[in-house]
Amino acid sequence: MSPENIIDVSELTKKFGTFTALENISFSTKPGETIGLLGRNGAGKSTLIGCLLGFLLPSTGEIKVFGQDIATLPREKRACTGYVPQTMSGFDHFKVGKLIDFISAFYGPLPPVSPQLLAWADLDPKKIVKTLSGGQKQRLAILLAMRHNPKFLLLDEPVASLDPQARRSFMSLLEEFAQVSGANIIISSHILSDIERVCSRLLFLKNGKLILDCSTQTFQQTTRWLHNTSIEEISLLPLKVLAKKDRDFLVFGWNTDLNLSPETRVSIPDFEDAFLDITEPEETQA
Ligand SMILES: Nc1ncnc2c1ncn2[C@@H]1O[C@H](COP(=O)(O)OP(=O)(O)OP(=O)(O)O)[C@@H](O)[C@H]1O
Repeated sequence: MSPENIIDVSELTKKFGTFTALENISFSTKPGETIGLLGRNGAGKSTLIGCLLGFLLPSTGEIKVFGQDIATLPREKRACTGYVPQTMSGFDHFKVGKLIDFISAFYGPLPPVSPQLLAWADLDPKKIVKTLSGGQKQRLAILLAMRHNPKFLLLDEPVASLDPQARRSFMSLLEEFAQVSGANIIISSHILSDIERVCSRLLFLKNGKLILDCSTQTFQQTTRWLHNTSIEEISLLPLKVLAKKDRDFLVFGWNTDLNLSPETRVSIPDFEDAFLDITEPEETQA
């Protein structure tokens, strides 16, 4: 563990009864990293986010946030975290402005809300929360999570009900927030183009396992389809097999110096197609 890490997850397993939702997960994050948490429905993304927030207790393993065990994190360190849930509920009867003031009060004295964030959220402070549209509620949840300039920001599918303009401007806002504040951001989303554009690092979850953890750039530069090859050839090379279809292998770790047989052809996968192939259930991969 490095003292400047934001989180350190070590051999985390989370079970619900006999069902294993997360299995033996380890990774650390640093300030300024914007991390895309990827996986199909049920892969374990929300469970992992719940564990990182301390809402869910690990069955085994350890989670440290700002260098301290999440279970005993003191109030002032918790206050450096922001969270955007998949759906916001429980504040139906508040006026928007009053709710912003109410939540802000938990953080002690704060500077005024960033004008950029307020302009993006574009919410009428006099409106009652339950009368907001789904997208407006999501903007409010984002504003509440970012209002205090958190050092660690977790977003669970934050753009699902935003219109394309709001989504695009939010992703730009997020990118700028990470660069300016140096916060560590973890964002789960099924909008892969957003993740590829904004995130510097990718975590792929499949059936509760962390199957790949790499920078977006490394993923783009070293993930390739090798066509017309065999597992015998691949196993002699320093490659990780991500998916397989007959004699075609999607591999991670490719570079131009690899000594491939002359029959082997290399092609570059599209990001979304690669995600689909990597997260395909094994039994459907030939
Ligand atoms: N409280 C719970 N009790 C039992 N099983 C649970 C519980 N919470 C989650 N699970 C199961 O754990 C698995 C992972 O769920 P999780 O919500 O983390 O997935 P996800 O990757 O966030 O999916 P999605 O993309 O659909 O939001 C699922 O099979 C889910 O049914």
